[in-house]
Amino acid sequence: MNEYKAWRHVFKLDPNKKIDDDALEQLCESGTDAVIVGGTDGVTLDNTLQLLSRIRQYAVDCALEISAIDAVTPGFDYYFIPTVLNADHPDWIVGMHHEAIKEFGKTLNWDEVVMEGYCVLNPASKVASLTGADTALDSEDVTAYAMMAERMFHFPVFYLEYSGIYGELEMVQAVKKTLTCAQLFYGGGIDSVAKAEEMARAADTVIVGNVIYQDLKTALKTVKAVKKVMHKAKQ
Ligand SMILES: CC(C)=CCC/C(C)=C/CC/C(C)=C/CC/C(C)=C/CC/C(C)=C/CC/C(C)=C/CC/C(C)=C/COP(=O)(O)OP(=O)(O)O
Ligand SMILES: O=P(O)(O)OC[C@@H](O)CO
Ligand SMILES: [Mg+2]
Repeated sequence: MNEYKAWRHVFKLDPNKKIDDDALEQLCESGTDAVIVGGTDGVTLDNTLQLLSRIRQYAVDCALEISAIDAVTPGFDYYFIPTVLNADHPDWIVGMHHEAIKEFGKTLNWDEVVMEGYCVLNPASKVASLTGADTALDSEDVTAYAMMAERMFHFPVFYLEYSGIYGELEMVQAVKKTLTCAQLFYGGGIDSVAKAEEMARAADTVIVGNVIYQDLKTALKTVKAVKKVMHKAKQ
């Protein structure tokens, strides 16, 4: 059940955004390793269920990245749970998680749950505004969060979240060097084959989001671009 450890390319679909059937079919059958359903605003049980039922027509792995507890529903292969390590309020680190565990803890299938240590780095992103993330971080700050996620909290995933902008390659490379076993998810501004290839050399898993809604053809090209890059899997 740990197939996510082999994911190199992932599409992230926002339940709060429209996507037509033809585009969804092309994405799900593109050869991507998985589709993650997730967004910051306007994520409801209804639009999450709608999107899940449409994706389930295809064989691709499908995970929910939880950002609203009332939009959690059975039927996903995994439940990715972000904890925003550089948030300015404990709600985004443990607070909402605590409430959710009180509600779901006894029925939760922990084998389906994957904790993500998030570091949000685009100050203009919705997630940075929502969580009050301190994005004025240098490499030392960010690599310390990576070490914290892996060594202190034993999170299986560390997520460098540039959501909406293309990140600093050197930062991603520094984080990759810091991690010894946690999987490095990179997401943010992948809107060309060149960027997809470049980040595929630096991160374990490349997450492609918004370009889906602006330039589907290019989004689809990122699959081959990422997967053709040789990658040293973790031991
Ligand atoms: C019934 C059933 C199967 C139950 C399963 C049990 C289960 C898994 C229960 C959950 C337990 C639990 C601990 C839940 C966590 C609760 C929770 C809500 C925690 C807070 C999560 C958090 C820190 C969210 C903030 C991070 C966030 C918003 C990430 C979104 C990712 C992102 C940036 C998406 C990009 O989209 P968007 O920002 O919308 O971009 P656009 O501007 O382009 O739209
Ligand atoms: O939308 P983009 O900028 O591709 O970012 C992807 C993902 O990291 C968003 O959570
Ligand atoms: Mg959104």
